[in-house]
Amino acid sequence: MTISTIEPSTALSADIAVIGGSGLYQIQALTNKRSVTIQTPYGSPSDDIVLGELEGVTVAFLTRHGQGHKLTPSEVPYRANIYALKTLGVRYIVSVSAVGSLQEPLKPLDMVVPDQMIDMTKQRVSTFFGEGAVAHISMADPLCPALANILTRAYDKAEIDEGTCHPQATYICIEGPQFSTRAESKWYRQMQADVIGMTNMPEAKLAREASIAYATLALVTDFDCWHPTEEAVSADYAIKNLMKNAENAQKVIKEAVALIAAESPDSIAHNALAQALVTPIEAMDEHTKIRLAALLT
Ligand SMILES: CSC[C@H]1O[C@H](OP(=O)(O)O)[C@H](O)[C@@H]1O
Ligand SMILES: Nc1ncnc2[nH]cnc12
Repeated sequence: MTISTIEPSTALSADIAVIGGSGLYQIQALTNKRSVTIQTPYGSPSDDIVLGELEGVTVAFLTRHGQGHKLTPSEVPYRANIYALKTLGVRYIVSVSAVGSLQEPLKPLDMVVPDQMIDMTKQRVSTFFGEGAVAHISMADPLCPALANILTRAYDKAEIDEGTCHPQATYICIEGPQFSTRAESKWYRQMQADVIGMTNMPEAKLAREASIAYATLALVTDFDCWHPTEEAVSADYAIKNLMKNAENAQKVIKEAVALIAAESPDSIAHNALAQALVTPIEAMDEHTKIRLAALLT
């Protein structure tokens, strides 16, 4: 771990992390920032992790696509990202993501806190396990209900005057980087998906394997391409709407961090691995134990 100090450094651990997606490359209100370079057994994370204080609470911030948005959704090193956050002691991850809406009532500039996910990704490694250690984690409730509840309450506290917040929605994750065809978009609607994105899987699976509570604040940017009258999504269109909402998202994050710190909620994720590990630790070889060390402690 290398630490490059931006301002005088204090804590080098954090209970709470924010993963910033498209359009959220920093948290403006973060003070006393210090940047940490972490290597993991799964390679380097998307970027250095910035630790700082938000309303007096230490927060770890990681840009999912790296500074300059250089990593496609398929290229994001999901395992390294989650592992690196785990080594910092993170117990809660707030994921911020741009999404397309697959349902009329979910409009651009609304926010959504999903409670379900469908994984349609095709070429991502979605587990820390294998090669000498087996775990079958429960993904019945892929997003932490306690953390999702905090995000919804944080939205209310942030008193945002445009758009609305929709708790409970199904997020479908496609491989990308291309947006969907109209036929796919209509099919996802038939599957009862509500919002569509390209990144929250396998991120949510890996967070669960790492026993970290994970929930998503999804920012609706477009109507994908199923809508009879709205124009089909383009990156340009999605990012323009995202920029309009980035400031509001930061207000919600600030309230959420304060609530998490005050309540420190128990999560179904926190003991997830204990119930899922099939291979006894004593049966693992030394290399496997070292590779998984941060997850097994
Ligand atoms: C620029 S729109 C498409 C892009 O935005 C979303 O990324 P993220 O979840 O990191 O905000 C979506 O999944 C695509 O990667
Ligand atoms: N329509 C869409 N499809 C996939 N990812 C998205 N991110 C934002 N809008 C999206």
